[in-house]
Amino acid sequence: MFLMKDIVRDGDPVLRQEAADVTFPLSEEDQQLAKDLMEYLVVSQDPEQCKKYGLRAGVGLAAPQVGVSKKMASVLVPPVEEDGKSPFTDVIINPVIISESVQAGALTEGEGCLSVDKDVPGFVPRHDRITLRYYDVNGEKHQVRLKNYPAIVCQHEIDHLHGTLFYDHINKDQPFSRDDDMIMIE
Ligand SMILES: CC(C)(C)[C@H](NC(=O)Nc1cc(F)cc(F)c1)C(=O)N(CC(=O)NO)CC1CCCC1
Ligand SMILES: [Zn+2]
Repeated sequence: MFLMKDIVRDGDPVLRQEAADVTFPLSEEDQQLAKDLMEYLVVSQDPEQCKKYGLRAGVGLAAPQVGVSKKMASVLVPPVEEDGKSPFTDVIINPVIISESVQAGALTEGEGCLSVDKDVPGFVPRHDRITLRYYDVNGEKHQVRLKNYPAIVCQHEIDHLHGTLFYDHINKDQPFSRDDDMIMIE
């Protein structure tokens, strides 16, 4: 199981690399990686286990963040209401955003990152809606349309696979600048 000590922090070159495509069928090693990436999110979102293992509760974790430069990331968007359904949960492999809204979206709280220990204030403008194509661990192809928070999480994780960190998108001069039709996501 991954612990905070296994999560690579900003400054490590692996976080600035273009990750490699994953080949199918998955090797034993890649199958285990996918399991471990999702397990971190599940455990970290359980308050008791999160505390027990000293984790930061995570909604997404990309392979480069555990030092593996491969195009794989786990996403576990918590249900909006108690024991509701998660809006999006999967391990996304070789993901490609095949279309995206012109309209921007950003979290009103800004973003953080499991690999970035410092706070970097500011809006992170992303696409409010995306169509995402990816493969799952069984090699099945998926094409999903996401909007708002699930779309933000997936864009954040896919950025990691291309060596981009959230603060790269923050406007240096006016961190809280926004265009008037940007969707602000709570
Ligand atoms: C960096 C951290 C603050 C831990 C962030 N969590 C988060 O924003 N809120 C959160 C966490 C939960 F588990 C449950 C919940 F409902 C809300 C996060 O996991 N990430 C993932 C990451 O760093 N992936 O590389 C950062 C998020 C910022 C926007 C999208 C992902
Ligand atoms: Zn991150």
